[in-house]
Amino acid sequence: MFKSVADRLGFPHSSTSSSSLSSHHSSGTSSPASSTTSDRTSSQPTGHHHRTSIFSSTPSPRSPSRQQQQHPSSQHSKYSSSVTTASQHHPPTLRSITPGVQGVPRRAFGSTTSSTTAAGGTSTPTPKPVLPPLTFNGRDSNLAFSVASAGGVNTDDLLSTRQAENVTVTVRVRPFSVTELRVTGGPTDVWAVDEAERVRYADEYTMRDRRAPVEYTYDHALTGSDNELIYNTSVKSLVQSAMEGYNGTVFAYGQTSSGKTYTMSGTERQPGITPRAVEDVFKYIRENSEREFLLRVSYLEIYNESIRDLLSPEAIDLRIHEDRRRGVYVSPLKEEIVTTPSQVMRIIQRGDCKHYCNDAWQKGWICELPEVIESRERAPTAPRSPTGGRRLSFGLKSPSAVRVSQLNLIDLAGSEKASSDVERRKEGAFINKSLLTLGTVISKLTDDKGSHIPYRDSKLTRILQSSLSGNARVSVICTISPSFLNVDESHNTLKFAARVKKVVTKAHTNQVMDDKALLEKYRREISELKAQLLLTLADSGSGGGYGGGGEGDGSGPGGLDKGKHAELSHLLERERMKHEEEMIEMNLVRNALKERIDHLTKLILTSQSINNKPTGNTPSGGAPGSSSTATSSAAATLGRYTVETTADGGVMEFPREIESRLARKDTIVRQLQSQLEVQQEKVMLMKNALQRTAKGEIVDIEKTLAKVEMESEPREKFLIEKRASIMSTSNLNWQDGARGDKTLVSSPDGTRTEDDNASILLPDGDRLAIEDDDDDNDLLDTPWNRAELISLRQAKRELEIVVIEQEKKLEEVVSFEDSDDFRNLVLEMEEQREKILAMEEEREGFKTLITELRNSIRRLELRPAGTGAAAPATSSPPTSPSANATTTTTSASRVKELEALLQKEHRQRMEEQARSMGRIASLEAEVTILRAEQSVRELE
Ligand SMILES: Nc1ncnc2c1ncn2[C@@H]1O[C@H](COP(=O)(O)OP(=O)(O)OP(=O)(O)O)[C@@H](O)[C@H]1O
Repeated sequence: MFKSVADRLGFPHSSTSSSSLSSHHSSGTSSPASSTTSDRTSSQPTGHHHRTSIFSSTPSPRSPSRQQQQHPSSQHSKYSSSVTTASQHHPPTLRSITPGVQGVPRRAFGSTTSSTTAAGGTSTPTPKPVLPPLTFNGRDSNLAFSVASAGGVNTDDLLSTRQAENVTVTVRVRPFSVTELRVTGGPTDVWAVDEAERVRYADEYTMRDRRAPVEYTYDHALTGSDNELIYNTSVKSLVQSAMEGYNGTVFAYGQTSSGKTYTMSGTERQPGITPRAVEDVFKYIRENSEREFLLRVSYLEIYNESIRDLLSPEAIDLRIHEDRRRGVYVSPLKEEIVTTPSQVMRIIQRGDCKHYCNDAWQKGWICELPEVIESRERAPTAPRSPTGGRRLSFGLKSPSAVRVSQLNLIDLAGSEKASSDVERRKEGAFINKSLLTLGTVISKLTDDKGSHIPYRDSKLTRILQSSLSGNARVSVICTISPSFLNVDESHNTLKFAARVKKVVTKAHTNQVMDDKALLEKYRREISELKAQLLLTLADSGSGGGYGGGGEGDGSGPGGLDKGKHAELSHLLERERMKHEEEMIEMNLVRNALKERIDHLTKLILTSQSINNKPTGNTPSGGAPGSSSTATSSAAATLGRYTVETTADGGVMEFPREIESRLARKDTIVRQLQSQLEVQQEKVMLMKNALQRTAKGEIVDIEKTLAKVEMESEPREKFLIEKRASIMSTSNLNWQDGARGDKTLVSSPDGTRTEDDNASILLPDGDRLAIEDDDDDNDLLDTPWNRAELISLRQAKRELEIVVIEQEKKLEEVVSFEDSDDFRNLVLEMEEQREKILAMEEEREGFKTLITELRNSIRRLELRPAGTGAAAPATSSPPTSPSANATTTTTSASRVKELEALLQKEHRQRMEEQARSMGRIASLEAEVTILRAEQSVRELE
């Protein structure tokens, strides 16, 4: 994360930018073929190529950092003047660590002989066994050339591949902080660093704490606060390679407060890697006149495994995509075309603001600043036309391929374990997930040849996939604290650094021939516009003879009578007016064409155009004729545009004003839609709950509603997805040509324009007028933006229709409650309820009757045959057994008959009752739903 770098840097005010790269850089800035050839011919098995190309005058390869620092060209860097002191130049002799002074590089134990490794151009001994370097993408470690499959054959179309090289690893031990000194009572160094780029436990510490000695060797091991030194040793050549077409990734890894941000962003007095890299990018363009460039910058953060676009307030939880051409990339991600270093710093500042607004207190983020660099060979100067003017040479030269590379500058989250509070623990889980996966991926890349590499297990590793899997030069800066308070975390960082050092990559240039390269797209558009401009010029030239001899005709020989003459003059006048109107129109068209050509041309950077910009970055100032007013208006124009990558890898350009207006509208519609969704969800929930109640279940509606409120997060996610799908596939029935009173007409250039009385057909047959309530029309005047704006408007309108429909439904519900139908329903329900009560009473009566009858039957059956004694109380005459039996049978059959009758009747009653209950339940449910909907609406 780049903490308020721009703030601290005062970037735009810098007066000079010459840094140590400048005087040595020509050897490394030729075409890819030549640069790679220089790699090859450097014949250094140690892989010194990139360093030698930049630091070619460095006398000793052993300690380039120090040499670099001593080089006169580094002395006049705009950053270094106020900071670099004599004490920062490391003497070649041994000295013990100077404790506790920030800003002073410290070196410790003895100088040892250095040996060479296969890794990344360093001259370091390798005390640990180095595994054979892995190769990726099926390539071996030889320098390879291949011809781009697309496009004409010229040297520019050759794809070059760098030699396989290890990730460059730099360990930086920062000075003691005040807190550390206070807590530990003084500066006791744990780590010693030497000129052979080794880091080990300081002798003092090993003796005192009885630690087993450890020792690691890296490409660079640095102490102190000199950010120029670390940039020059670890990153500068990678930035240059990025400009030459190779992807480059730099990331800072280490425990919280170990100095990652200090290293990446720096301070005003010690600008870090990011501002220095930005400065070098523009410097490279200035010094390379044979190529033209287009730069796009985006800024994203990963927080809790979710990717946010720091340049676009709306964009959260971005997706990662992959395709064969672009590799792995995040989309839709806002990219801004930049033409000066200060623009980039302003972008960082904007992103930082957003980042701090969101998560000022949080520590789990990872920030990435990807910069896309497109470049290609400049077309030869167009020949002069016979009249001396410059001939427009569009379409004459077959276009060369555009090289596309990406420079990623990444500030990782603290690598330590999460702390205790709940949010931090949750966050920590993600930090661990991203950083642990990074560790696993690195281990698998180096130890576990051929096994599955779990790039997809975290967002960080997925984003870094292209880089780690081979097609990039990678430089990792591992930062550690000098104090024993952090010794274990520092040791973990050192172990990580040792592992990552074994990763081998083999970057190659990536070339694009189609419109996916913005540079190509713009160049093509410029050619087309110039052709159109020529046509309009030709038209106006040939249109001059419309009535040139008109006056003469009217007063010609033979003479015309007065009436005829007046008529002719009138005709002539009309013709003249018509012609003038046409000329005005044509001028407007021409101006629009020129403005667009101008705009596109300014976006494409060349050494000349960049030197002409009085940004404070060029020592020489502007070229003759480049007025500051013109440049500031150009800057204003440039600032109006942003581009966005789409999921299919295409790029879209938006004027920023339109974009921000649409974003505002979008927010409103989104809020509306989200309210609506909440409401719909509540109603659905109420319906379900009531249906369940009607079935006899016990449902706590309040509780369920509360639950819905709690579960708003997935709903929001759903909304975002829904919105995105609507935005991407706006599928209203918009058609070319007339359709009722709503039309979208295709203009000859293929763009679509909106008819004056456009409207959308609503489902009920009404029409919703589409009028431009925000005066966007002044921004619509460029056909290039019209189509995008219209499709965004459609999406907005579609959402508005949804809102309108829902409102209507609710209104219907409310009016129904006031209607007679509703009251009748309630009355009917009451009647049914009373009926049920009556039937229940009746049923109870029948039940009692049946029970009594059953009892009397039983009594009769139990009475023993012929035993009058069974009924001593009765005074009736004794009856014969047969008579008794007959009586019993008769009454039993009577009872059975009665019983059957009752049962039948009971069944009928039950059926009737069930019907009534069902009806009541449904009526009750209906009423309650209506009431619920009403109350929900009132709540809102
Ligand atoms: N090499 C250095 N020289 C001088 N000061 C340093 C150096 N490294 C870090 N610091 C200081 O130490 C403090 C912590 O550093 P920094 O914020 O860069 O840590 P960090 O690793 O980025 O932490 P976090 O993970 O919290 O972002 C800052 O005040 C910074 O200025």
